[in-house]
Amino acid sequence: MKTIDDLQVAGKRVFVRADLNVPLDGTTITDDGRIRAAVPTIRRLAEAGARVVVASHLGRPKGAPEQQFSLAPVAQRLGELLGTSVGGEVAFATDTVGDSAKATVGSLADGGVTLLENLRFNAGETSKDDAVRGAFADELAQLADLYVGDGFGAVHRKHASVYDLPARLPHAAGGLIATEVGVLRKLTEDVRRPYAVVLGGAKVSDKLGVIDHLMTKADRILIGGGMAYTFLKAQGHEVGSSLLQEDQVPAVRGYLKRAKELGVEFVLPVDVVVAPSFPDLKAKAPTGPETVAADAIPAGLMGLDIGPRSCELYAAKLADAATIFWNGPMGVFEHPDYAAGTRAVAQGLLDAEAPSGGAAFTVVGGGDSAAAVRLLGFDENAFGHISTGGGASLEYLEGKTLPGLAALED
Ligand SMILES: Nc1ncnc2c1ncn2[C@@H]1O[C@H](COP(=O)(O)OP(=O)(O)O)[C@@H](O)[C@H]1O
Ligand SMILES: O=C(OP(=O)(O)O)[C@H](O)COP(=O)(O)O
Repeated sequence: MKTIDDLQVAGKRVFVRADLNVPLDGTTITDDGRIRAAVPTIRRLAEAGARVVVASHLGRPKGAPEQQFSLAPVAQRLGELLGTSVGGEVAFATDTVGDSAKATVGSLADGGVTLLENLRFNAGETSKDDAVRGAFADELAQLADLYVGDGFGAVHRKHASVYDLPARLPHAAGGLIATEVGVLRKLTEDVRRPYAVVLGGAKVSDKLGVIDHLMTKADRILIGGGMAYTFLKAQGHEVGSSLLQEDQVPAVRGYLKRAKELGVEFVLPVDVVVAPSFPDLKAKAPTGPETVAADAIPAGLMGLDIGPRSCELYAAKLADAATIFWNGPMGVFEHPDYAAGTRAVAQGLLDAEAPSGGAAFTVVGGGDSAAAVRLLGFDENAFGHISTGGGASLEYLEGKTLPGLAALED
Protein backbone atom coordinates (compact mmCIF):
# COMPACT_ATOMS: atom_id res chain seq x y z
CA MET A 1 0.00 0.00 0.00
CA LYS A 2 1.29 3.46 -0.86
CA THR A 3 1.30 6.12 1.82
CA ILE A 4 0.88 9.87 1.54
CA ASP A 5 4.66 10.17 1.27
CA ASP A 6 4.45 8.43 -2.10
CA LEU A 7 2.11 11.09 -3.53
CA GLN A 8 3.03 14.51 -4.95
CA VAL A 9 0.21 16.49 -3.39
CA ALA A 10 1.27 20.16 -3.70
CA GLY A 11 -1.31 22.09 -5.72
CA LYS A 12 -3.37 18.92 -6.27
CA ARG A 13 -6.97 18.28 -5.24
CA VAL A 14 -6.76 15.37 -2.79
CA PHE A 15 -9.96 13.51 -1.88
CA VAL A 16 -9.74 12.21 1.70
CA ARG A 17 -12.35 9.58 2.58
CA ALA A 18 -12.56 9.93 6.35
CA ASP A 19 -15.00 8.43 8.88
CA LEU A 20 -16.49 11.48 10.61
CA ASN A 21 -19.57 9.56 11.74
CA VAL A 22 -19.76 11.12 15.21
CA PRO A 23 -22.59 10.99 17.76
CA LEU A 24 -24.82 14.09 17.67
CA ASP A 25 -27.37 15.49 20.07
CA GLY A 26 -29.28 17.69 17.63
CA THR A 27 -26.46 19.67 16.07
CA THR A 28 -24.13 19.27 19.07
CA ILE A 29 -21.29 16.77 18.68
CA THR A 30 -21.23 14.72 21.90
CA ASP A 31 -17.87 13.07 21.15
CA ASP A 32 -15.40 14.36 18.56
CA GLY A 33 -12.97 11.41 18.76
CA ARG A 34 -13.35 10.44 15.11
CA ILE A 35 -12.78 14.03 13.96
CA ARG A 36 -9.64 14.29 16.10
CA ALA A 37 -8.44 10.99 14.66
CA ALA A 38 -8.88 12.34 11.12
CA VAL A 39 -7.00 15.59 11.74
CA PRO A 40 -3.32 14.49 11.43
CA THR A 41 -3.69 13.21 7.84
CA ILE A 42 -5.75 16.23 6.74
CA ARG A 43 -3.31 18.63 8.38
CA ARG A 44 -0.32 16.95 6.78
CA LEU A 45 -1.87 17.18 3.34
CA ALA A 46 -2.87 20.83 3.83
CA GLU A 47 0.59 21.73 5.11
CA ALA A 48 2.10 20.03 2.06
CA GLY A 49 0.08 22.42 -0.14
CA ALA A 50 -2.72 20.08 -1.19
CA ARG A 51 -6.28 21.28 -1.79
CA VAL A 52 -8.00 18.87 0.55
CA VAL A 53 -11.51 17.60 -0.22
CA VAL A 54 -12.74 15.69 2.84
CA ALA A 55 -15.76 13.40 2.58
CA SER A 56 -17.59 11.11 5.00
CA HIS A 57 -20.92 9.54 5.82
CA LEU A 58 -22.86 10.30 9.01
CA GLY A 59 -25.53 7.95 10.31
CA ARG A 60 -27.65 5.92 7.95
CA PRO A 61 -29.78 8.26 5.79
CA LYS A 62 -31.53 6.44 2.96
CA GLY A 63 -29.93 7.92 -0.14
CA ALA A 64 -31.51 11.39 0.14
CA PRO A 65 -30.79 14.50 2.23
CA GLU A 66 -32.05 14.44 5.84
CA GLN A 67 -31.12 17.51 7.87
CA GLN A 68 -30.48 15.54 11.08
CA PHE A 69 -27.59 13.75 9.32
CA SER A 70 -25.93 16.89 7.92
CA LEU A 71 -22.16 17.14 8.35
CA ALA A 72 -22.37 20.93 8.83
CA PRO A 73 -21.54 20.76 12.59
CA VAL A 74 -18.59 18.51 11.76
CA ALA A 75 -17.16 21.07 9.30
CA GLN A 76 -17.13 23.66 12.06
CA ARG A 77 -15.45 21.35 14.57
CA LEU A 78 -12.92 20.18 11.97
CA GLY A 79 -11.98 23.82 11.34
CA GLU A 80 -11.49 24.43 15.06
CA LEU A 81 -9.30 21.34 15.43
CA LEU A 82 -7.20 22.10 12.35
CA GLY A 83 -6.77 25.61 13.76
CA THR A 84 -4.17 27.83 12.22
CA SER A 85 -3.24 25.37 9.47
CA VAL A 86 -6.53 26.32 7.77
CA GLY A 87 -7.17 29.69 9.38
CA GLY A 88 -9.68 28.00 11.69
CA GLU A 89 -12.15 27.34 8.90
CA VAL A 90 -13.21 24.45 6.74
CA ALA A 91 -15.43 25.43 3.80
CA PHE A 92 -18.59 23.32 3.83
CA ALA A 93 -20.22 22.17 0.59
CA THR A 94 -23.97 21.75 1.07
CA ASP A 95 -24.03 18.88 -1.42
CA THR A 96 -21.64 16.10 -2.42
CA VAL A 97 -21.25 16.23 -6.20
CA GLY A 98 -23.54 19.13 -7.10
CA ASP A 99 -23.03 22.86 -7.68
CA SER A 100 -21.98 23.63 -4.11
CA ALA A 101 -19.32 20.90 -4.09
CA LYS A 102 -17.96 21.96 -7.50
CA ALA A 103 -17.84 25.63 -6.49
CA THR A 104 -16.27 24.98 -3.07
CA VAL A 105 -13.64 22.63 -4.45
CA GLY A 106 -13.03 24.99 -7.39
CA SER A 107 -12.30 27.90 -5.10
CA LEU A 108 -9.91 26.01 -2.81
CA ALA A 109 -6.46 27.53 -2.50
CA ASP A 110 -3.36 25.40 -1.95
CA GLY A 111 -3.46 24.30 1.71
CA GLY A 112 -7.24 24.84 1.93
CA VAL A 113 -9.70 22.24 3.25
CA THR A 114 -13.32 21.65 2.32
CA LEU A 115 -15.81 19.11 3.69
CA LEU A 116 -18.52 17.76 1.40
CA GLU A 117 -22.04 17.03 2.66
CA ASN A 118 -22.92 13.48 3.78
CA LEU A 119 -22.00 10.95 1.08
CA ARG A 120 -25.05 8.83 1.99
CA PHE A 121 -27.41 11.62 0.85
CA ASN A 122 -26.72 10.01 -2.56
CA ALA A 123 -28.21 6.59 -3.29
CA GLY A 124 -25.13 5.75 -5.39
CA GLU A 125 -22.87 5.68 -2.34
CA THR A 126 -24.29 2.51 -0.77
CA SER A 127 -25.95 0.87 -3.80
CA LYS A 128 -25.46 -2.87 -4.22
CA ASP A 129 -25.51 -2.33 -7.99
CA ASP A 130 -21.91 -1.96 -9.24
CA ALA A 131 -22.98 0.28 -12.13
CA VAL A 132 -24.94 2.67 -9.89
CA ARG A 133 -22.06 2.90 -7.41
CA GLY A 134 -19.61 3.30 -10.28
CA ALA A 135 -21.57 6.18 -11.79
CA PHE A 136 -21.51 8.00 -8.43
CA ALA A 137 -17.78 7.30 -8.09
CA ASP A 138 -17.28 8.81 -11.57
CA GLU A 139 -18.91 12.01 -10.34
CA LEU A 140 -16.81 12.07 -7.18
CA ALA A 141 -13.65 11.49 -9.25
CA GLN A 142 -14.26 14.76 -11.08
CA LEU A 143 -13.68 16.62 -7.83
CA ALA A 144 -10.12 15.36 -7.26
CA ASP A 145 -6.74 14.42 -8.73
CA LEU A 146 -5.65 12.03 -5.97
CA TYR A 147 -7.37 9.81 -3.36
CA VAL A 148 -6.38 9.13 0.24
CA GLY A 149 -8.29 6.42 2.12
CA ASP A 150 -8.30 7.19 5.83
CA GLY A 151 -11.80 6.28 7.06
CA PHE A 152 -10.90 3.12 8.93
CA GLY A 153 -14.38 2.83 10.49
CA ALA A 154 -15.89 2.36 7.02
CA VAL A 155 -13.31 0.14 5.27
CA HIS A 156 -15.60 -2.90 5.64
CA ARG A 157 -18.21 -1.19 3.45
CA LYS A 158 -18.22 -1.80 -0.31
CA HIS A 159 -19.38 1.75 -0.93
CA ALA A 160 -18.61 4.10 -3.82
CA SER A 161 -16.32 6.46 -1.91
CA VAL A 162 -14.55 3.60 -0.12
CA TYR A 163 -14.20 0.99 -2.84
CA ASP A 164 -14.96 2.35 -6.33
CA LEU A 165 -13.40 5.81 -6.16
CA PRO A 166 -9.81 4.69 -5.38
CA ALA A 167 -9.90 2.57 -8.54
CA ARG A 168 -10.41 5.78 -10.52
CA LEU A 169 -7.62 7.92 -9.02
CA PRO A 170 -3.98 7.49 -7.97
CA HIS A 171 -4.37 6.51 -4.32
CA ALA A 172 -2.68 5.96 -0.97
CA ALA A 173 -3.53 5.04 2.60
CA GLY A 174 -3.66 7.78 5.22
CA GLY A 175 -1.94 7.69 8.60
CA LEU A 176 -5.01 6.59 10.58
CA ILE A 177 -5.54 3.47 8.49
CA ALA A 178 -1.85 2.61 8.82
CA THR A 179 -1.99 2.95 12.61
CA GLU A 180 -5.23 1.00 13.00
CA VAL A 181 -4.08 -1.90 10.84
CA GLY A 182 -0.72 -1.94 12.62
CA VAL A 183 -2.35 -2.43 16.04
CA LEU A 184 -5.11 -4.81 14.99
CA ARG A 185 -2.62 -7.03 13.15
CA LYS A 186 -1.19 -7.89 16.59
CA LEU A 187 -4.55 -9.45 17.50
CA THR A 188 -4.48 -11.71 14.44
CA GLU A 189 -1.02 -13.02 15.27
CA ASP A 190 0.00 -14.74 18.48
CA VAL A 191 -2.22 -13.26 21.18
CA ARG A 192 -1.41 -13.65 24.86
CA ARG A 193 -4.02 -15.83 26.56
CA PRO A 194 -6.57 -15.89 28.02
CA TYR A 195 -8.04 -13.83 25.17
CA ALA A 196 -11.47 -12.36 25.96
CA VAL A 197 -13.76 -10.67 23.45
CA VAL A 198 -16.66 -8.50 24.61
CA LEU A 199 -19.47 -7.82 22.12
CA GLY A 200 -22.47 -5.58 22.50
CA GLY A 201 -24.06 -2.59 20.83
CA ALA A 202 -27.01 -2.26 18.52
CA LYS A 203 -25.75 -3.33 15.07
CA VAL A 204 -26.68 -6.90 15.89
CA SER A 205 -27.33 -8.30 12.40
CA ASP A 206 -24.05 -6.78 11.14
CA LYS A 207 -21.95 -8.25 13.90
CA LEU A 208 -23.41 -11.64 14.80
CA GLY A 209 -21.64 -13.24 11.85
CA VAL A 210 -18.16 -12.54 13.20
CA ILE A 211 -18.81 -14.76 16.23
CA ASP A 212 -18.40 -17.86 14.13
CA HIS A 213 -14.80 -16.87 13.50
CA LEU A 214 -14.10 -15.37 16.93
CA MET A 215 -14.90 -18.75 18.49
CA THR A 216 -11.80 -20.18 16.85
CA LYS A 217 -9.62 -17.41 18.32
CA ALA A 218 -10.94 -16.31 21.70
CA ASP A 219 -11.07 -18.22 24.98
CA ARG A 220 -14.08 -16.29 26.31
CA ILE A 221 -16.79 -14.32 24.56
CA LEU A 222 -18.86 -11.98 26.71
CA ILE A 223 -22.13 -10.83 25.19
CA GLY A 224 -24.04 -7.71 26.23
CA GLY A 225 -25.92 -4.75 24.79
CA GLY A 226 -28.56 -5.33 22.17
CA MET A 227 -26.67 -8.45 21.11
CA ALA A 228 -27.56 -10.33 24.32
CA TYR A 229 -31.26 -10.83 23.65
CA THR A 230 -30.82 -12.95 20.54
CA PHE A 231 -28.61 -15.22 22.68
CA LEU A 232 -31.11 -15.34 25.55
CA LYS A 233 -33.85 -16.19 23.05
CA ALA A 234 -31.65 -18.92 21.57
CA GLN A 235 -31.41 -20.37 25.08
CA GLY A 236 -35.18 -20.54 25.17
CA HIS A 237 -35.94 -17.42 27.23
CA GLU A 238 -38.50 -14.74 26.41
CA VAL A 239 -36.98 -11.28 25.91
CA GLY A 240 -40.04 -8.99 26.05
CA SER A 241 -39.69 -6.08 23.62
CA SER A 242 -35.86 -6.11 23.69
CA LEU A 243 -33.80 -5.76 20.51
CA LEU A 244 -34.02 -9.17 18.86
CA GLN A 245 -32.67 -10.58 15.61
CA GLU A 246 -35.29 -13.29 15.31
CA ASP A 247 -33.96 -14.70 12.01
CA GLN A 248 -30.55 -15.24 13.62
CA VAL A 249 -31.81 -17.32 16.55
CA PRO A 250 -31.08 -20.69 14.88
CA ALA A 251 -27.56 -19.54 13.94
CA VAL A 252 -26.92 -18.38 17.49
CA ARG A 253 -28.14 -21.73 18.81
CA GLY A 254 -25.48 -23.24 16.55
CA TYR A 255 -22.79 -20.94 17.96
CA LEU A 256 -23.65 -21.97 21.52
CA LYS A 257 -23.45 -25.65 20.59
CA ARG A 258 -20.16 -25.27 18.70
CA ALA A 259 -18.65 -23.21 21.52
CA LYS A 260 -19.17 -26.19 23.85
CA GLU A 261 -17.36 -28.47 21.38
CA LEU A 262 -14.49 -25.99 21.02
CA GLY A 263 -14.21 -25.32 24.75
CA VAL A 264 -14.94 -21.61 24.27
CA GLU A 265 -16.81 -20.00 27.10
CA PHE A 266 -19.83 -17.83 26.25
CA VAL A 267 -20.74 -15.44 29.03
CA LEU A 268 -24.30 -14.09 28.90
CA PRO A 269 -26.05 -11.66 31.27
CA VAL A 270 -27.62 -13.24 34.35
CA ASP A 271 -29.71 -10.14 35.02
CA VAL A 272 -30.79 -7.15 32.94
CA VAL A 273 -32.12 -3.65 33.52
CA VAL A 274 -35.52 -3.21 31.87
CA ALA A 275 -38.05 -0.44 31.15
CA PRO A 276 -41.31 -0.21 29.20
CA SER A 277 -39.76 1.83 26.38
CA PHE A 278 -36.53 3.18 24.94
CA PRO A 279 -35.45 6.20 27.04
CA ASP A 280 -35.52 9.79 25.83
CA LEU A 281 -31.81 10.39 25.34
CA LYS A 282 -32.27 14.16 25.09
CA ALA A 283 -34.13 14.70 28.37
CA LYS A 284 -32.10 12.08 30.27
CA ALA A 285 -34.86 12.21 32.91
CA PRO A 286 -34.87 9.26 35.36
CA THR A 287 -36.91 6.37 33.96
CA GLY A 288 -37.28 4.24 37.12
CA PRO A 289 -35.96 1.06 35.55
CA GLU A 290 -36.06 -2.29 37.32
CA THR A 291 -33.64 -5.20 37.34
CA VAL A 292 -34.92 -8.67 36.49
CA ALA A 293 -33.31 -12.08 36.03
CA ALA A 294 -32.21 -12.58 32.42
CA ASP A 295 -34.43 -15.65 32.13
CA ALA A 296 -37.50 -13.80 33.41
CA ILE A 297 -37.89 -10.65 31.30
CA PRO A 298 -41.59 -9.73 31.54
CA ALA A 299 -43.59 -9.35 28.34
CA GLY A 300 -43.65 -5.75 27.11
CA LEU A 301 -40.43 -4.73 28.88
CA MET A 302 -37.20 -3.93 27.09
CA GLY A 303 -33.67 -4.86 28.21
CA LEU A 304 -31.55 -1.71 28.15
CA ASP A 305 -28.45 -2.68 30.17
CA ILE A 306 -26.85 -5.67 31.84
CA GLY A 307 -27.72 -5.83 35.54
CA PRO A 308 -25.50 -5.50 38.64
CA ARG A 309 -24.85 -9.25 39.05
CA SER A 310 -23.84 -9.42 35.39
CA CYS A 311 -21.48 -6.47 35.92
CA GLU A 312 -19.73 -8.43 38.67
CA LEU A 313 -19.64 -11.57 36.55
CA TYR A 314 -18.19 -9.75 33.53
CA ALA A 315 -15.57 -7.99 35.66
CA ALA A 316 -14.54 -11.41 37.06
CA LYS A 317 -14.33 -12.92 33.56
CA LEU A 318 -12.05 -10.08 32.45
CA ALA A 319 -9.91 -9.93 35.58
CA ASP A 320 -7.32 -12.53 34.51
CA ALA A 321 -7.42 -11.94 30.74
CA ALA A 322 -4.13 -11.16 29.01
CA THR A 323 -5.76 -9.77 25.87
CA ILE A 324 -9.17 -8.13 25.54
CA PHE A 325 -11.00 -6.83 22.48
CA TRP A 326 -14.24 -4.96 23.13
CA ASN A 327 -16.82 -3.68 20.65
CA GLY A 328 -20.28 -2.45 21.49
CA PRO A 329 -21.67 -0.83 24.66
CA MET A 330 -23.34 -3.11 27.22
CA GLY A 331 -26.41 -0.89 27.39
CA VAL A 332 -27.90 2.41 26.30
CA PHE A 333 -25.01 4.23 27.99
CA GLU A 334 -26.19 7.56 26.57
CA HIS A 335 -28.79 7.58 29.39
CA PRO A 336 -27.46 7.52 32.99
CA ASP A 337 -29.96 4.80 34.02
CA TYR A 338 -28.37 2.36 31.56
CA ALA A 339 -24.66 3.21 31.70
CA ALA A 340 -23.54 0.94 34.57
CA GLY A 341 -22.82 -2.15 32.43
CA THR A 342 -20.66 -0.23 29.98
CA ARG A 343 -18.84 1.45 32.86
CA ALA A 344 -18.21 -1.93 34.52
CA VAL A 345 -16.75 -3.43 31.35
CA ALA A 346 -14.53 -0.38 30.71
CA GLN A 347 -13.26 -0.65 34.30
CA GLY A 348 -12.84 -4.41 33.82
CA LEU A 349 -10.50 -3.79 30.89
CA LEU A 350 -8.41 -1.38 32.95
CA ASP A 351 -8.20 -3.74 35.95
CA ALA A 352 -7.39 -6.88 33.96
CA GLU A 353 -4.07 -8.49 34.77
CA ALA A 354 -2.53 -11.33 32.79
CA PRO A 355 -1.84 -14.55 34.77
CA SER A 356 1.85 -14.11 33.96
CA GLY A 357 1.70 -10.60 35.40
CA GLY A 358 1.34 -7.19 33.84
CA ALA A 359 -1.68 -5.33 32.54
CA ALA A 360 -3.75 -6.91 29.80
CA PHE A 361 -3.43 -5.62 26.23
CA THR A 362 -6.79 -3.93 25.67
CA VAL A 363 -8.41 -2.73 22.46
CA VAL A 364 -11.71 -0.86 22.36
CA GLY A 365 -13.27 -0.57 18.89
CA GLY A 366 -16.26 1.29 17.52
CA GLY A 367 -17.60 4.80 17.26
CA ASP A 368 -20.02 4.46 20.16
CA SER A 369 -17.80 2.26 22.33
CA ALA A 370 -14.93 4.73 22.06
CA ALA A 371 -17.31 7.62 22.71
CA ALA A 372 -18.74 5.77 25.74
CA VAL A 373 -15.32 5.30 27.28
CA ARG A 374 -14.63 9.04 27.03
CA LEU A 375 -18.13 10.24 27.93
CA LEU A 376 -18.14 8.05 31.05
CA GLY A 377 -14.96 9.83 32.15
CA PHE A 378 -12.29 7.19 31.51
CA ASP A 379 -8.82 8.27 30.40
CA GLU A 380 -8.58 7.05 26.80
CA ASN A 381 -4.80 6.76 27.14
CA ALA A 382 -5.23 4.09 29.81
CA PHE A 383 -6.39 1.60 27.15
CA GLY A 384 -3.97 -0.18 24.83
CA HIS A 385 -5.70 1.13 21.72
CA ILE A 386 -8.96 2.86 20.96
CA SER A 387 -9.96 1.99 17.42
CA THR A 388 -12.24 4.26 15.38
CA GLY A 389 -13.87 1.20 13.81
CA GLY A 390 -16.17 -1.36 15.43
CA GLY A 391 -17.53 -3.42 12.54
CA ALA A 392 -14.34 -2.68 10.58
CA SER A 393 -12.05 -4.00 13.31
CA LEU A 394 -14.24 -7.08 13.86
CA GLU A 395 -14.13 -7.92 10.16
CA TYR A 396 -10.40 -7.24 10.07
CA LEU A 397 -9.92 -9.69 12.97
CA GLU A 398 -12.00 -12.18 11.03
CA GLY A 399 -9.30 -12.12 8.36
CA LYS A 400 -11.75 -10.93 5.71
CA THR A 401 -10.62 -8.91 2.72
CA LEU A 402 -11.97 -5.48 3.52
CA PRO A 403 -13.11 -3.57 0.41
CA GLY A 404 -11.63 -0.26 1.55
CA LEU A 405 -8.21 -1.79 2.26
CA ALA A 406 -8.13 -3.97 -0.87
CA ALA A 407 -8.91 -0.88 -2.96
CA LEU A 408 -5.84 0.91 -1.59
CA GLU A 409 -3.45 -1.83 -2.65
CA ASP A 410 -1.39 -1.15 -5.74
N1 LIG B 1 -29.97 -3.23 25.03
C1 LIG B 1 -29.87 -2.32 24.08
N2 LIG B 1 -30.95 -2.01 23.31
C2 LIG B 1 -30.84 -1.08 22.34
N3 LIG B 1 -29.71 -0.40 22.04
C3 LIG B 1 -28.63 -0.68 22.77
C4 LIG B 1 -28.64 -1.65 23.80
N4 LIG B 1 -27.40 -1.70 24.34
C5 LIG B 1 -26.65 -0.81 23.67
N5 LIG B 1 -27.37 -0.18 22.73
C6 LIG B 1 -26.93 0.92 21.82
O1 LIG B 1 -25.91 0.46 20.98
C7 LIG B 1 -25.34 1.61 20.37
C8 LIG B 1 -23.95 1.32 19.89
O2 LIG B 1 -23.94 0.18 19.04
P1 LIG B 1 -22.89 -0.03 17.88
O3 LIG B 1 -23.05 1.04 16.85
O4 LIG B 1 -23.04 -1.45 17.44
O5 LIG B 1 -21.49 0.16 18.63
P2 LIG B 1 -20.10 0.76 18.08
O6 LIG B 1 -20.41 2.10 17.43
O7 LIG B 1 -19.24 0.89 19.27
O8 LIG B 1 -19.60 -0.23 17.08
C9 LIG B 1 -25.42 2.70 21.43
O9 LIG B 1 -25.99 3.85 20.86
C10 LIG B 1 -26.29 2.09 22.53
O10 LIG B 1 -27.30 2.97 23.00
O1 LIG C 1 -19.97 3.80 13.05
C1 LIG C 1 -19.45 3.02 12.27
O2 LIG C 1 -19.25 1.70 12.56
P1 LIG C 1 -19.23 1.05 14.06
O3 LIG C 1 -20.53 1.43 14.75
O4 LIG C 1 -19.14 -0.42 13.79
O5 LIG C 1 -18.01 1.59 14.75
C2 LIG C 1 -18.92 3.43 10.92
O6 LIG C 1 -19.01 4.84 10.75
C3 LIG C 1 -19.64 2.68 9.81
O7 LIG C 1 -21.00 3.04 9.81
P2 LIG C 1 -22.09 2.01 9.23
O8 LIG C 1 -22.13 0.81 10.14
O9 LIG C 1 -23.38 2.80 9.20
O10 LIG C 1 -21.63 1.63 7.83
